[in-house]
Amino acid sequence: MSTAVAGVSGEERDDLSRAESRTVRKRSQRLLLELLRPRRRQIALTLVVVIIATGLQVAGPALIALGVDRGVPALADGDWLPLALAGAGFLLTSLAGAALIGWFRVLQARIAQAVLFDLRQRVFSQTQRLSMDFHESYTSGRIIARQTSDLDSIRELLDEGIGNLVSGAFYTLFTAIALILVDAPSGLVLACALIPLWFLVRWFQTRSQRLFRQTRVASARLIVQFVETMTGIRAVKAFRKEDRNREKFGGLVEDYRGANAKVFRLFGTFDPGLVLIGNLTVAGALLVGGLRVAAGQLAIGALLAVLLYIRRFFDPLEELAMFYNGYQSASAALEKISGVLEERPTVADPARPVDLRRARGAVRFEGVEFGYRSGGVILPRFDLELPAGQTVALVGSTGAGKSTLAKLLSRFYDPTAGAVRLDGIDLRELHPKDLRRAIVMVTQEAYLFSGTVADNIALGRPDATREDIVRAAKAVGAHAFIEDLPHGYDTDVNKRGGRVSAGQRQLLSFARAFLADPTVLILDEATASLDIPSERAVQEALQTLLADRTAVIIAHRLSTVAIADRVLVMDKGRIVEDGTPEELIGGTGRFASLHQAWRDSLV
Ligand SMILES: Nc1ncnc2c1ncn2[C@@H]1O[C@H](COP(=O)(O)OP(=O)(O)OP(=O)(O)O)[C@@H](O)[C@H]1O
Repeated sequence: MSTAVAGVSGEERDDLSRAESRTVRKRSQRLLLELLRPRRRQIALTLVVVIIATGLQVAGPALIALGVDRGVPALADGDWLPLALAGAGFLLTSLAGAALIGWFRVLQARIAQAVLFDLRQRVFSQTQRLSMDFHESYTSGRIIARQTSDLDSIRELLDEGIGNLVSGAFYTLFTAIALILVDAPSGLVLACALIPLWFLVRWFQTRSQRLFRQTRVASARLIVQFVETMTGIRAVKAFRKEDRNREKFGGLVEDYRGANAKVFRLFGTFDPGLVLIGNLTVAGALLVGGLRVAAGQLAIGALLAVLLYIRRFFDPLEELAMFYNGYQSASAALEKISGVLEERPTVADPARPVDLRRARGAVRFEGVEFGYRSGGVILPRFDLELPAGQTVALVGSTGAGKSTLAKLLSRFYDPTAGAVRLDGIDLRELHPKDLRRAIVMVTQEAYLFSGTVADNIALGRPDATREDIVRAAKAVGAHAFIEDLPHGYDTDVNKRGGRVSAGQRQLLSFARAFLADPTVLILDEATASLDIPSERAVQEALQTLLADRTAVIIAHRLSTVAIADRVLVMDKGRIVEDGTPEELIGGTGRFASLHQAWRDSLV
């Protein structure tokens, strides 16, 4: 298999080689088959229904011919039965055909819904399952496009396109057969019409392929630009980027409009072209048929049926052409989705996890080396031992690798070499549940999910009772401000009045961590300067939070460093100093000067 297009790597490229395109196509076909296979019985039933329904619909003109050619002369002789039979037959086949087409639509929609449901779920759980490195390179705009516009174009195809294609294809096929059965020479007239028709459709396909691609690309750009502007709205506002963004977005909207206008112009030629060929064919059939009726070679009713069949032959063609559009965008969407589904989490769950009953919290980095996927060693090989229960402050200049070390410990990433061990067990051998229970990382963002304050605190332990939640909040000193919120613990954090300040947000995330009660706590301390009372509250909360567990704090505040048992100073991915705060302050190393600078800044 060509690895250059494995997963999402070929997604942004438009220069795929033939072999690569084939690989991508095969992959999406496999996915489609996988989705359809469990529903093959339903699909078979649906096909039977549409075949019978189409057969019944196509019988109409033949019954009219019968009525005209047999029924009318018989009626002239006083026998009304043949005409009545033909009339009743026409009525019945029309009714039954319509009813079956209705049923077909229901069956088809059911399959479409089931397939979409399945696909939606798969995309969601897959994107959630993929590791941090995937999410750090695959933007949220792209993820959203997969889950919205891509699934939408597949939905359109499944909801309407496929049904129209199947019924339309049977319809034209059966109509052509019926025409030949009624009068073979008229079939030749239709055959002649197929030549210009072929050229028209070819022309449409080549042009539309390019134009539809342009509209898809333009609409995808719109979504990505929109999502990126909205997710970065704070930066947009802070840097007054609104005007530039509006111009950029306006340009993209203009591209999209332009691409759509071209598509409409294309249809503006294609549609009348189809009608013209259809009408010319009817005229030709009328001329040829009329001559043959005059020569006594063709019955008048049969001529009527021929004209009806030829007219009807052209009816579904526009829909078939439309299907081509839907098919193009749905298959492009499916190719991208299948790429996302093909990605494997780089941080994989163990096949046979090692049982971790009650962790003590001894951490060891053993010959660990790490670099991100984008290349370059960020943390050169190192060993580090953190005894159970120790509070370690991690300090160092920006970009020194503090967060990277924390991410390795919480297993957002796996080391490129060596192992990170908890109580001697390689993190890669732990069941994700055990790992998440034992090691919790509190990030700077202190993200709050929509829901109540209580829900947000209970995140790490969903089975916690209200008492547990309140106890945790009290322990970290968050209880008082929560009580002051409009609905206390039941305040919705996204509603008016439920908005909390940065410091309060941090206290909530401390309460969350306290309740989760991990053996190892990693804390990326917020850099935002808090006011003095909040700082003191956070400091007290920290003391409670850190008691009786191993803790690694990426420390930005001097006060935090002071409560640590040990300080690690990092520089360019290396641990350059290691000791108690007192030792390091007393020394002459980097920490001592850092400490002095801090002190000076406080005065
Ligand atoms: N997802 C990533 N992909 C590639 N490189 C990364 C990624 N995240 C961080 N880096 C690089 O790794 C190095 C260490 O970054 P890290 O975030 O660990 O530093 P830090 O010490 O936590 O800095 P800060 O105090 O600014 O948060 C930096 O050079 C950074 O550019």
